Amino acid sequence: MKAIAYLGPPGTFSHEAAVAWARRVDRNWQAGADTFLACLSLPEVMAAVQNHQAGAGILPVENSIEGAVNLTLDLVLEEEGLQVIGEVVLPVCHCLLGQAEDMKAIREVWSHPQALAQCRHYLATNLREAKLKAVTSTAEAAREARQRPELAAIASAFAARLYQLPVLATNIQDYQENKTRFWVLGREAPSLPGPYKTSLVVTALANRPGSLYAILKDFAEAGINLTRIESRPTKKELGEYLFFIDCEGKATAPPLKEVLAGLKSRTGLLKILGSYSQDRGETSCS
Ligand SMILES: O=C(O)C(=O)C[C@]1(C(=O)O)C=C[C@@H](O)C=C1
Repeated sequence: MKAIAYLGPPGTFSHEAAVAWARRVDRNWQAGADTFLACLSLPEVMAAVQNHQAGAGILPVENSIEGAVNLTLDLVLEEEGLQVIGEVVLPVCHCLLGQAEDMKAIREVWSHPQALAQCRHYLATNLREAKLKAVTSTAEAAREARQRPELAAIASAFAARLYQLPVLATNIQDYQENKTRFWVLGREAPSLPGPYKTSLVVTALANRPGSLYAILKDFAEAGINLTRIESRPTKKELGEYLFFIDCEGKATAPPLKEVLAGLKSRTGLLKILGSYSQDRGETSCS
């Protein structure tokens, strides 16, 4: 298997998603020295796949508490050669990791901005005095907490084991069933069992009444279930939007195939990001 690129260092939730993806593609998968490629940022994850350093890249796309990961949407929109070839839905069970003797000794809490946001209520209630610092990933925060006892990290139990850090509290996310959905970017989707999903981006032809409705109506009339719709600004003009749509079905198979063919004349932009096997995300934090 070619390397899977993810937001590093080792021990991030993205790393866990990469492991889950490797297992899904190959049931007998065993980790090798070069199975994974830890990257410093999401653009670097994309670049690693673009320049063939990695065969697939893991990008967080949405979280059940915080919603869309805009950077991923923007990166995937601009991408020409790669497709969304899979998805991984991961339970995100946050822990407070650190070497402090008690909570009062914690001066700073470091984590990825998404993780800090997912634990906002816990932090306001239990660590009101601590300074919060956003860093590039949860595992980066854990690595730092290993060096500095006055600092705690919000990261996973996996990171606690990897960096040999005491777990001061578990499941500190504000909503227990916290999940993040990741897209897997690559060149060709592996043959995995259905049901399938398709991700696409559309713009309406004109900013007038009913133009978005005209697009959505085709899906409804063909009995196609939309699993998500998200708007992003076009960045060209205030009030102009792109719509990221996820729906059930494969772009190359009816009824979605016909709907997409019909949409060509009714949309400004129509970009198919990929069709891939659905992950039902059945595991949870509890
Ligand atoms: O920092 C990590 O552990 C990541 O993998 C990044 C990330 C994210 O970007 O949303 C992934 C899952 C969680 O939602 C928190 C952080």
